[in-house]
Amino acid sequence: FTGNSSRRHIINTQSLVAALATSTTPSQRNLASSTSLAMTSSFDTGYLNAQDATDLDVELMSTPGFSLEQLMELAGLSVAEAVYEVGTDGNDGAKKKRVLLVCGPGNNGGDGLVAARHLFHFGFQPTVVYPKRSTKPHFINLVQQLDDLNIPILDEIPATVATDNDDDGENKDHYDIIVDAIFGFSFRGTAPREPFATAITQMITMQTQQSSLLISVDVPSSWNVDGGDMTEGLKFQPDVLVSLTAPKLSAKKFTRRHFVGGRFLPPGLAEKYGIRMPPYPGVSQVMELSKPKEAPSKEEVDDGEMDWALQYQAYLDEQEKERGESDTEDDEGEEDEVEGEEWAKEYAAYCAEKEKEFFEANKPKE
Ligand SMILES: NC(=O)C1=CN([C@@H]2O[C@H](COP(=O)(O)OP(=O)(O)OC[C@H]3O[C@@H](n4cnc5c(N)ncnc54)[C@H](OP(=O)(O)O)[C@@H]3O)[C@@H](O)[C@H]2O)[C@@H](O)CC1
Ligand SMILES: [K+]
Repeated sequence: FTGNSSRRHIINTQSLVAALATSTTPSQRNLASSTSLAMTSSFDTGYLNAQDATDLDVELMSTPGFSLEQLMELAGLSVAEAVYEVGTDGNDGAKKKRVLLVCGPGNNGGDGLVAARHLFHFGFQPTVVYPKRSTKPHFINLVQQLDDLNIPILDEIPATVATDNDDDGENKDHYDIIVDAIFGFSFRGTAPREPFATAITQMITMQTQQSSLLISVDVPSSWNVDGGDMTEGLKFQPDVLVSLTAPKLSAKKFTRRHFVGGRFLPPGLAEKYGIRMPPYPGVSQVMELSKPKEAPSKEEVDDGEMDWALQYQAYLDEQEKERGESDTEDDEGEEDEVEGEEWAKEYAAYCAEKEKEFFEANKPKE
């Protein structure tokens, strides 16, 4: 694979999408429209308002159907995967990070409890803040599971965490990542009641003064579920949002890194509620909906039969923009080669094979 031959692997995106758009199956047509959106670096899942999110939740858990335990486990796993993704950038060595998970009184809090357990198993150091513990059996079990892993469970965010650094410039209670699992789609009113109002203020302090990465589960806590950020006074602006099942209306006002997770929605229900499951990559429970100015990760491009081609095209476009039209020659043996270029070569070989398979499978019928 040389720089010049890379041109051969560039797929004509427009014609691919056009071919898919006229495909006979709805899933292929959906893929066409989703992939063309992916090229503009975002995937349109559609949005749920608070009422629809509640109705969908009820419908998923109608009998016979899913149990809350099942859905919460998958939701919490999605959150943990997103934390891994943004907390390590895929670099396993960086995952010993301290994560503070602030859990509210409802199921959003339950997602946080589940995420804490998965994060422990991923190698992170989680601490949970759970001020208003649910007495429901499943929540008692979730707490017990955390106890069994010796994960600290606190009643409040310690004052020392949200204060300025020590004299030596270090804050020993510093958390690299904060997970906001306080309120989800059932938040009501215009302001959070205590003790959560204080917790949210402390989280803002940690984010703005100590550079902790703030990740919200499903809805940024204190935001109006349908309206977005109405919290002029609080100014709660997470760095990352992990929407579950589909983004709530408020997510339209969210402009930072946005993931969707909760890979369990049956197509029939998705259609009924006018939302679309994103093309989750590989076996992942989450997908990033928008990632400005970054090439797709290897996992993302590994997805599906056609998504790879379109995403690889996006990657190449990005590369071309950055380095100009002339691709560099194959510099085999040069030690200091940029990691991304190595990946591109490796991936181009993979793409060549997939490209062949794709055109074989999509040969005109006549
Ligand atoms: N289908 C899915 O995708 C799945 C979704 N899942 C998750 O469930 C989440 C929805 O969970 P949920 O319905 O239990 O409610 P949630 O948002 O956690 O909060 C309710 C609590 O907050 C309280 N509260 C409300 N307003 C308040 C205020 N102003 N100030 C203070 N407190 C206030 C309210 O108290 P109350 O007003 O009733 O006294 C109640 O205790 C959803 O977002 C997702 O994360 C998964 O687990 C499963 C699959
Ligand atoms: K939240």
